[in-house]
Amino acid sequence: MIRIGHGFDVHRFGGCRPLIIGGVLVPFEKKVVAHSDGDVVIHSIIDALLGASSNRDIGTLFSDTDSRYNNINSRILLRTVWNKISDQGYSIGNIDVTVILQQPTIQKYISQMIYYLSQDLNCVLSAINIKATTTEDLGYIGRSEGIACTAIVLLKK
Ligand SMILES: Nc1ccn([C@@H]2O[C@H](COP(=O)(O)O)[C@@H](O)[C@H]2O)c(=O)n1
Ligand SMILES: C[C@@]1(CO)OP(=O)(O)OP(=O)(O)OC[C@H]1O
Repeated sequence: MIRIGHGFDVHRFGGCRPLIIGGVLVPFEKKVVAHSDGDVVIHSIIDALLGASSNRDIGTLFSDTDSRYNNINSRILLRTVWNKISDQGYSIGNIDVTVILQQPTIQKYISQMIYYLSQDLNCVLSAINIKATTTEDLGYIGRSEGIACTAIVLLKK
């Protein structure tokens, strides 16, 4: 059996969290508003995994009013979710991620992100693809008011 899932996440700039994308600290003058560390790549992947396995969503599992998750490293949330889903008999087919961000350019950090995610999801590097796009200066991303991300996951059982 194969199952597909989709995830989408947005975080505003203007808060106090450093910019962390796919577990990697990306130097940038703007900070992120979030309860956790605000990692849109990991939050999108978590929602895609939960969607593919019919396990609701990230906010249901990890409430943004729960102090246990204040400034938490999202890789911990990802590993928790993956434990649950792999216990249900699933393995990763592939994951495709698009980071939507006007600036900074993140190409040089992507290999490290893929490495971290493959470790957390116990899958081969080639099962994960991460890419980035701007919105050509249009809209809230173009004005650099925040960062967005989409993820699609294929699970196998
Ligand atoms: N934050 C970003 C945005 C884009 N890139 C890379 O630039 C390429 C061109 O982006 P366009 O939005 O102009 O199509 C894109 O394919 C990425 O390789 C990036 O690294 N970081
Ligand atoms: C991760 C959680 C929990 O700390 O908080 P945030 O960092 O605000 O992230 P978001 O993607 O808005 O929603 C999920 C939350 O419940």
